Amino acid sequence: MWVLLRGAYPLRILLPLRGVWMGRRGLPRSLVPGSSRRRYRKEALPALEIPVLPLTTTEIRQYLRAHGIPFQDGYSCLRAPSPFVGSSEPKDQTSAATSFSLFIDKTTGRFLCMTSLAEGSWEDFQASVEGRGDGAREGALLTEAPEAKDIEEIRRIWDRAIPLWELPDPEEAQLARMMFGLTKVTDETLRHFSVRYLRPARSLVFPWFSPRDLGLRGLKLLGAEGQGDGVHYVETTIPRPGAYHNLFGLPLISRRDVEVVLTSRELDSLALNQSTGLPTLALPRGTICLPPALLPYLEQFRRIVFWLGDDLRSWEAAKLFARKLNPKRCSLLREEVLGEISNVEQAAGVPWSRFPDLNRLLKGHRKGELTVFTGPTGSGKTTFISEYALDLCTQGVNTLWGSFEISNVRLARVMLTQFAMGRLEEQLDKYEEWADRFEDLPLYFMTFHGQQSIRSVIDTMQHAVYVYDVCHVVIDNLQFMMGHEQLSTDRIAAQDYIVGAFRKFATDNNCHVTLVIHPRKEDDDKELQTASIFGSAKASQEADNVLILQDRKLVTGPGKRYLQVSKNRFDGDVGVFPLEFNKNSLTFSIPPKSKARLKKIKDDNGLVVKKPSSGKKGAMPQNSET
Ligand SMILES: Nc1ncnc2c1ncn2[C@@H]1O[C@H](COP(=O)(O)OP(=O)(O)OP(=O)(O)O)[C@@H](O)[C@H]1O
Repeated sequence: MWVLLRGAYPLRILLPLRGVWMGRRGLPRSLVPGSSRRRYRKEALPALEIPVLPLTTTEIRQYLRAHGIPFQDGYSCLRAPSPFVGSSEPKDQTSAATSFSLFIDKTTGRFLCMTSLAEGSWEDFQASVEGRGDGAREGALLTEAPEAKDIEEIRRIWDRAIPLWELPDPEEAQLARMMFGLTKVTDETLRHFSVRYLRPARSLVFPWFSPRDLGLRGLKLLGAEGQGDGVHYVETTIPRPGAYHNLFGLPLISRRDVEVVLTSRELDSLALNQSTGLPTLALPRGTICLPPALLPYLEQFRRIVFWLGDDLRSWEAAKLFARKLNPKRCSLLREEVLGEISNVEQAAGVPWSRFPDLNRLLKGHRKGELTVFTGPTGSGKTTFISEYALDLCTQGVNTLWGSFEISNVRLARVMLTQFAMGRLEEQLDKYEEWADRFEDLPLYFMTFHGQQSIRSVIDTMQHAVYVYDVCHVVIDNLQFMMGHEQLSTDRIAAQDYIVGAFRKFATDNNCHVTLVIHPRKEDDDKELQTASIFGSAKASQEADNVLILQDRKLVTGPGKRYLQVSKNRFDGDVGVFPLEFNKNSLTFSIPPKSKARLKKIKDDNGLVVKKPSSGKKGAMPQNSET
């Protein structure tokens, strides 16, 4: 189900975008080659426009008390008797566990009835308590059932999959076990977790059973491909990743279990359960996210042990998840994780795949930092920052966009073109495939457009961090939060306040914020510098990184831009490199085969200018910013 609160919404909601695109070209969807009509929950769209005020746990408690609803305080949720249990539902009045079956998320107020699986927003709950909910509304509250075509597909795959030990050829079985690292996992464990193997796809199949009636709700297929000495795993889920909320292993958890090991992979869950005997659950999308919809299922545990991996990203994910689960009951199984964090390469952050020069200077994209990005009007700031953020997003950096200047539909169209590296209008046969892949990106958009208050933007960001584990927010651009102050002193004070708020947000939430700020008016023939950023020096002081899109076309002719890193708090490397704009794909990234043309300018007390490392084509003399 799409969760649409406080102005942030997932990409799938932009699906009418497809309609817009095709509509503009006058092509009805049914004419698009290879397209099968999809069902969209368009009715969800109007709800986006309703701003929902941020909620506190105190307010939820007060409301419940005021309406005489008893409740128990849990780790992430409040528990109350469910008004959504119909007469046909099994009720066990003697047990608080079943009679208090409504779980209300303490942060968002969103609820889940564990008996009927009804779920909805805090407003839906209030409407129901106050008798404002009609029958149809309550029907809509029920967890969305899988789409018919998904049900068919799930059934078809599950029926064709067989237990590993039933493979007719022992060699094939042995190879499969080796590929998936299952040589020590017993048939008994595989049976216990109902794991099967799909021969034609050479994939393991992990089932998702409904906690309500143990009906099959979905599947995850795990394929393995040999890659050099290692193995590369490919995951496919039905339904799509955004709706795949399976805590693998849940049916095996007993009500009396008070401890659980949370793993990022199903395979780890099998091995750990077999070797330790402890209850284990695997997260549906590994370290990418912990959807709050799963929190109620974890309330019963007094101790939650993370086994997510021993790299920095897993450690950071564990920290983020522990915030939601209540850190008091969370622990890490492996202490050596801490040792790994000193590993310089990892601490450097997520590298861009399309901008090797940016990696050489910034060493990657790190959580909790503030990046300020500027460039002349119309120079392509939005287009560049779109690709820069998309690059990270394709690598699992959950991203929230605040695009106040251009509409989300327009922005998404630019992004889809950049993602596919070409205009899809010209290759309609590929359109469906790219659009499908694009929809699965962990990409979210604020619904705001035009002037916004900083408070509502920060609230939305906070919410997105909690609900979608967002770790990169792009704000394009800051001028849209500065109100209508006429006096320049007021504008500067307003900007300083806003920059301070974003800085604090980035630090407090360990979330990277990229802030686009216009430059002040300067002579056209002058290059921009850090000091050219609009407002006081506060923006560049607070920023960890300052990036400038230089659009001087003096040296290499039309279309050429340069990206200058003029501040780099992480290790001080600053410099400049050319960007090549490709009008067809709307990308700035350097084609993979061309040489690096980075010009590093090291700020070593005196402004020591290093020689460009290779292929100087297009390199420009630069002054280092101090
Ligand atoms: N290097 C380039 N060469 C030619 N056209 C470009 C280049 N970069 C971007 N464009 C095009 O210029 C237009 C404006 O780009 P964009 O909106 O990204 O600029 P911007 O700097 O964000 O603008 P603003 O200052 O108004 O916010 C777009 O149509 C984009 O496709």
